[in-house]
Amino acid sequence: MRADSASGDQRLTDYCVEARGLTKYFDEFKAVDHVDLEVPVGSIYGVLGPNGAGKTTSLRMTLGIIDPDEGTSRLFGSHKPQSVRHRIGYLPEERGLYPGMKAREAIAFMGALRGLDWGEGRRRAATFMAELGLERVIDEKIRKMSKGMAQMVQLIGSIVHAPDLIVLDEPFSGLDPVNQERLETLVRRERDRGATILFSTHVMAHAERLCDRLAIIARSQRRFEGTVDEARALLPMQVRYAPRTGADDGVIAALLPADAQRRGDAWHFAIDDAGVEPLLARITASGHGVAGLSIARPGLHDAFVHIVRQVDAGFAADAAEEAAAEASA
Ligand SMILES: Nc1ncnc2c1ncn2[C@@H]1O[C@H](COP(=O)(O)OP(=O)(O)OP(=O)(O)O)[C@@H](O)[C@H]1O
Repeated sequence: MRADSASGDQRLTDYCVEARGLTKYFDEFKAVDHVDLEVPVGSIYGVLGPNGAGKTTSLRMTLGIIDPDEGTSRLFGSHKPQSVRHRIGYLPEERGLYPGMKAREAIAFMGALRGLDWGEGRRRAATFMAELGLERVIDEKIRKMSKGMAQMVQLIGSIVHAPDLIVLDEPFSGLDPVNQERLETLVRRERDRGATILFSTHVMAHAERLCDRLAIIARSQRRFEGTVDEARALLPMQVRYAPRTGADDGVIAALLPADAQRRGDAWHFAIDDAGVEPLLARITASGHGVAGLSIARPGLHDAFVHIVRQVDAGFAADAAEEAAAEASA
């Protein structure tokens, strides 16, 4: 539990971020529709969603950068984001640093904007850059850096004042795999220091490895909230079966569930309610044997695609119904 000491709005909370019913219109378009975000203190929390789902707009409303048309947001228990500004580090979707500054100065400058002493900012810049293996570019001007490198510098600048809440909008996009891994390490290290991290992404692999909890937003609404395992449990276990004999496809297909698909030398299908034992009995009796067999829970990628497709299918059905109603009117 922690209290918000920075505002008059004192309240104990287990959540660093508590946003309820956030709604935003851009003209007639409802970009965010009653989205809740509750981020537990000390957690790594992912906001996932396809392009245009409403992630950035939700994060901006959460931080008080734009006002919601409906809904409320509390940070550290406070309704006044400005009063807790120094406790927050934010990497916006739009990247940008002064091109004439060197990395060290750019980081110290961003820290100074959040109240960090200039000399301390320079010292911390050197420590962060060295820890991330980026020390060779610390005195390089931003304009001479690659986009990905400048993004790493901006990221360090946004957390150099050791904020309690770190909000990163699509932090992995534009980074090469080595820098992506550095960023994952940095996120874990900041969490271990005691910070809470909220980030948006559509790269499932990072979310799967990092997140304690996540929300999936699709078509302006929150469609899922829970842990990675809870998201994965939305889908049945998947079987990969490779027969030992080169039997005719039709013969093998007859042994397997109707939706089994052959890819390469193996068949892929979901386990139904009866479990895998009846299937193994059928395969054994058929004499086709087992050259390969694995049973695994689908990953977050599959769960994400499943949720988003369901939402899209619902929209397509509604649109078809409306079109039919109009045609018959
Ligand atoms: N200032 C704006 N004016 C008009 N429409 C906007 C504005 N900002 C966002 N939108 C629209 O609102 C919707 C949600 O945008 P948002 O940037 O929040 O999505 P996102 O999930 O972050 O997408 P992406 O992953 O592509 O960055 C989109 O359809 C977008 O075009």
